[in-house]
Amino acid sequence: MSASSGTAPSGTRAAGLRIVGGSAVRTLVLAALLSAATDLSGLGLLATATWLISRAAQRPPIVALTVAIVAVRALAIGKGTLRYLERLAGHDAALRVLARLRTRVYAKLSRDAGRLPRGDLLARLVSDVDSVQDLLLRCAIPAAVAGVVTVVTVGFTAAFSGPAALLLAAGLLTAGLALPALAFRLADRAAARIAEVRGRYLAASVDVLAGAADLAVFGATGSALAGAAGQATALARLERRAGAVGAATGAVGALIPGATAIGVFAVTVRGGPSVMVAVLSLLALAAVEAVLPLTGAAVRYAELRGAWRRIRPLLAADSPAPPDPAPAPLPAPLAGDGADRDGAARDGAARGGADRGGADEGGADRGGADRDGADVGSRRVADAPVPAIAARRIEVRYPGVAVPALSGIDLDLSPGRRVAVVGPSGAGKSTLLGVLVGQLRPTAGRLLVDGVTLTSPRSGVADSPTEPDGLGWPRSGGVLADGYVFHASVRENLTLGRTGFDDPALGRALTDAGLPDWAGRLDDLIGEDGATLSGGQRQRLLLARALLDPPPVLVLDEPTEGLDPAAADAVLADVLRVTAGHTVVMVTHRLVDLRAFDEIVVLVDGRIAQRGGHDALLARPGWYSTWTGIREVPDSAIGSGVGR
Ligand SMILES: Nc1ncnc2c1ncn2[C@@H]1O[C@H](COP(=O)(O)OP(=O)(O)OP(=O)(O)O)[C@@H](O)[C@H]1O
Repeated sequence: MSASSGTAPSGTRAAGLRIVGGSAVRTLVLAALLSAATDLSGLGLLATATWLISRAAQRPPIVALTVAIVAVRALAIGKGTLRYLERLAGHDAALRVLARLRTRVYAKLSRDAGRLPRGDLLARLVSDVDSVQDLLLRCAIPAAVAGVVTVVTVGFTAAFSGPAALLLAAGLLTAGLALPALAFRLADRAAARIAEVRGRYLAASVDVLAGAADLAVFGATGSALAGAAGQATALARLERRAGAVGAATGAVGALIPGATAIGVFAVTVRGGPSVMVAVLSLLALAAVEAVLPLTGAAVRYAELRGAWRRIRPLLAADSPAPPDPAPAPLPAPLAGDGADRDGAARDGAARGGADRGGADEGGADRGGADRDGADVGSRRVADAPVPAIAARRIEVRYPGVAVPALSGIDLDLSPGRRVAVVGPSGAGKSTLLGVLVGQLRPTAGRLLVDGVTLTSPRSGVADSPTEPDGLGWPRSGGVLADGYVFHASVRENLTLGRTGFDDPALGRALTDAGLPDWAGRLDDLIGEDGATLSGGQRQRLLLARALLDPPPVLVLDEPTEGLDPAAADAVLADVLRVTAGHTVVMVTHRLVDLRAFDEIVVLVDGRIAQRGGHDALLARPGWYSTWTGIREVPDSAIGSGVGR
């Protein structure tokens, strides 16, 4: 097939042969020979049977037909047997290649996994590698067979009639070369688009699934789903168009065998009726039909080229990392901490500094931005009245767990109140936040908003089974434990589809979260689930997302986790300043200086063990006074129940 042979660079071919391996190459060649022998048996059978019938009509002595009769039988049996052997050899070779290829691709991808979105990894490992099987069985073998069929049938026909051979050659070239080339051209552009859109669709789908909780909390589920659905629709449209191209070229191809056979009949019948007129005409029909699958193969090859291109860099042992499928280049790990910042600034400069210049102009501006941020924060509070929240006897039981994760929880969150929730690991802190943002439905108790029982974030809290319902209560939100970072730009990670934020607003949120350097890098791409970020940068980004438009009730689940103590204190101070006027509920393991909070709730084993202000709790013996001042509560504190 012209398309396939003409496009693979020699380096690729060499790499391809290396990965295929010697024994698989031999089996592949055997499969191609068997396939050619099968097709030639079929053609021989047709020619011999045609000759036999035509000759028998002339009533010759039976002995004149004996050889043909035996040949028909042998060819009929041989064709079936050869086809069976060809299938065995072809699939054996393809599966051997797949096994080697998948191992190699897996090894390479595991090294680069952090740089690629999971959907894309999946596409490379599964469908891209699978498509190499098609490349061998549906493209390479039919192309080789078509070459053999062309040479043998044209040579045979030429022995009886030169014009008929020319006509047959024309038919074979049209069906086996011109039409596949046309089909390839038509399909190629669509295939490139399909590969691109499919990659985006898979990445979007994985993001929607993995980031479901964060999307729900920020009310962005609808827009994220709509984005993924849009990609699915675009993909379906492109695939339909590609299917139509395949069908149209296939339909045109179906006319060529008949036209060739009629042409051969017309030129051979001039010399008078003879047995060979029928033989050559039917042979032409069958020979052209034998090369027709090349049109489908060309379309398939166009589809597979994208997959092949993506796998190609993984074939050579010393190949560089696979190219990034995303439109923008992956950034080097983004800066935000200490020494890394210089590198990041240089990186930003290399990318064109207009934006960055503005962001880098100095601390004075940033100070202004901070003040603006605080103003914006207070303005928002004035615009959106902060509700009073009350939790009454809240109980949460996880399905299949006998002991409740929370029980008898009473909490009053009057507007603007700041509550810190502390306690040993597994005490139920995240569960409580889940209830407050409407991620979890309590199994008992009531949640009241401005005195009205919030029957459910959606429809009913009390007495309904505890399960994540995926819908955030629209007036609360924040940083969840294990918040998800999307394989998207910094900007998209901040807005999550929310509109109406200009670059200065995004920059302010980043600055408030301790990432002032990122203000000029809003369009830099972040690896899936923050793969390119340090733990601290990831946490600050999640914080910036929450601070961009803080909801009236802001919940923060260990927002400074992963930051060094000094940075954690600075960020926490910024958070409290920016969210002045908002109700804040924060889970923290850092029991240092929680004086800024109106109330500290100590949870132990799902119950409130202690509550009160920092100084009051410190004065009393109990869990808080035992562990406060220790920057991270150690695991030994789990379930210690001190102070219960
Ligand atoms: N989806 C779940 N299914 C079953 N049990 C769960 C589930 N999530 C949490 N739990 C259990 O509920 C209890 C409270 O968990 P939770 O995550 O709220 O604790 P935590 O105080 O936030 O812990 P940590 O400080 O380690 O984050 C734990 O015993 C935990 O094992």
